Order: sequence, then structure tokens, then C-alpha cells
Amino acid sequence: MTRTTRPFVEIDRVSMRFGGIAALCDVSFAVPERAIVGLIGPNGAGKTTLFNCISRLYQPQSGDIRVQGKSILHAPVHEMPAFGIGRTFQNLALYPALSVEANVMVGAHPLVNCSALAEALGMPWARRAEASARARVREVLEALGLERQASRLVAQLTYADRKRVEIARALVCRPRLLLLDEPAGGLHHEEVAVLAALIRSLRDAHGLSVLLVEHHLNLVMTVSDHVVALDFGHKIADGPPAQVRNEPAVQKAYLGEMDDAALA
Ligand SMILES: Nc1ncnc2c1ncn2[C@@H]1O[C@H](COP(=O)(O)OP(=O)(O)OP(=O)(O)O)[C@@H](O)[C@H]1O
Repeated sequence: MTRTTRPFVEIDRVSMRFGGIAALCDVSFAVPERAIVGLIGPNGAGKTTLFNCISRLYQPQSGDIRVQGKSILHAPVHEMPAFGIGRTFQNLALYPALSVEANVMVGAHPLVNCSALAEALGMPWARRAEASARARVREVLEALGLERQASRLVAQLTYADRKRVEIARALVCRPRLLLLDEPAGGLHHEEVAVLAALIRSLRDAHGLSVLLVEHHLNLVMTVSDHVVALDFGHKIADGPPAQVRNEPAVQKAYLGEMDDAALA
């Protein structure tokens, strides 16, 4: 699939404070169409706050966020599905006592798009919408190699498979932008390599733009086309992985956080 440099998302001078804490200070960068952009920074740098602004959980005090040129911050929250943003959460936000299929079905809710009454009464259009959402869920489970786990409870899965379920749920509504919040957290070395291949293949197969928050720097540097680094809410670097890795401000921000090998 051809990549372009046209921005899919533009973060434009976004600032967000929590009382006296400046979590984001005038942060600007773009996620080009079909690009994988890694967002790095030490603990407390502002990465999750930015994700929460893009998914409209937080409203920044100033700046704008545009998807294909249209401001999401000025759009009503119920219009958000139309912007095509899917996300996963740092601490898995799954229902352990429900099946894999049921968990992914939760993400398909916007596809059903019928009143609760129509669903409860089993109206024909509600049944058709639900059948089509179930078909989509099965398609995504298959794409992620989870089809044989569909009826298992999430509580019975390995941690790596739970992470896949989160990604499946984020994909079910056919997003154009996938926000991945620490997908490698808690994974073993080999599982991280599998994850890297999965992220690339999802981008290639579906033409997705991906914004990846990750502490696993080797994964970020391997998989990203472009890397943005934050520190104390400020953008300190923005460029190709090799350039950002060697940026003195990035090296300094990480000093003491992790061994130098992570950045070598
Ligand atoms: N809801 C909140 N209320 C108050 N302060 C907050 C809130 N959310 C984040 N912060 C503060 O904003 C700053 C940025 O936090 P954020 O969680 O965005 O950083 P992060 O880069 O995602 O860190 P980590 O890598 O540890 O997840 C921190 O100082 C944090 O304590």
C-alpha cells in the first residue's frame, strides 16, 4: 500500500493542565496517513494525556486536534465514531468473566446503531444489524488469529492473547487511526517481535495510521516510521527513529530511567 505524507491527524499546539501540573505544553506534530508514529517519553511525560485528548476523554485547555482537516475537539462526542479512531488501554480494559467474542462485540456497539428498545423487541432491522456486527467480530478475530479462542473467557487467556483481544476490539469498527497504549507492556521478548509484525501487517493490510505509545524503545524504534519524544509535557524531538534516538535531549530525558542499551 502506498504511503503518503498527508497528515491523517494533526496535533496543533495542544496544552493541558491539571491544576498546577502542565501535562502538555504547546505540543504539535502530525501522524501521516498510513504511517506508524511512535510516541515516547519518560514516566509522566504526557503520553497518555495526549491519547486521552485524541480520544476525547480529556478536553485540552488550548490548541486543536484535527482528523483529515476537521477539528475533533469542536465536534459533538456522539460524532466521534465517524472520525475512525480506535484505541487500546495501558491497563487492559477487558471483561475477564466474558468470552473473547463478547468482549470484542462491546467494540462493535456503534455498528449495531439501533435503539435499545428495537434490540429488546428483536425487531428485524435490529437482528440484521446484530448479525452483521457478529460477522464483523468473527472476521476480526480471524485476522488476529483468535478465532479458536472466541468462546473462551478472557480470564483463561494468556496475557499476550488478552492484548490481542484489546486490539481486536479497537479494530472492529474499522478505524482509520489506531491508538495503541503500551501494547508491549508485560510481554516477553518473542511476543514483542510477534507484536511488531502484527502492527506492521495491520497497517499494511488496512491502510491504518498508527500512533503507538510505548516504553519498549526497541519496539518503537523498529516498527515506527517516525518518532515523537515528550518530556515534562514538551516535545523534545520529532523525526525518523535513528535521528530521535541520537537526539541529546532524548538521551538526557531517559538518563537514569533505563540502561543506555535501550537507546543504543
Ligand atoms: N487525571 C489527572 N489528574 C491530575 N494529574 C494528572 C492526570 N493525568 C495525568 N496527570 C499528570 O500529568 C502528567 C502527565 O501524565 P501522563 O499519564 O500523561 O504521562 P505518561 O507519559 O503517560 O506517563 P506513563 O509513561 O507513566 O504512563 C503527570 O505529571 C501526571 O501525574
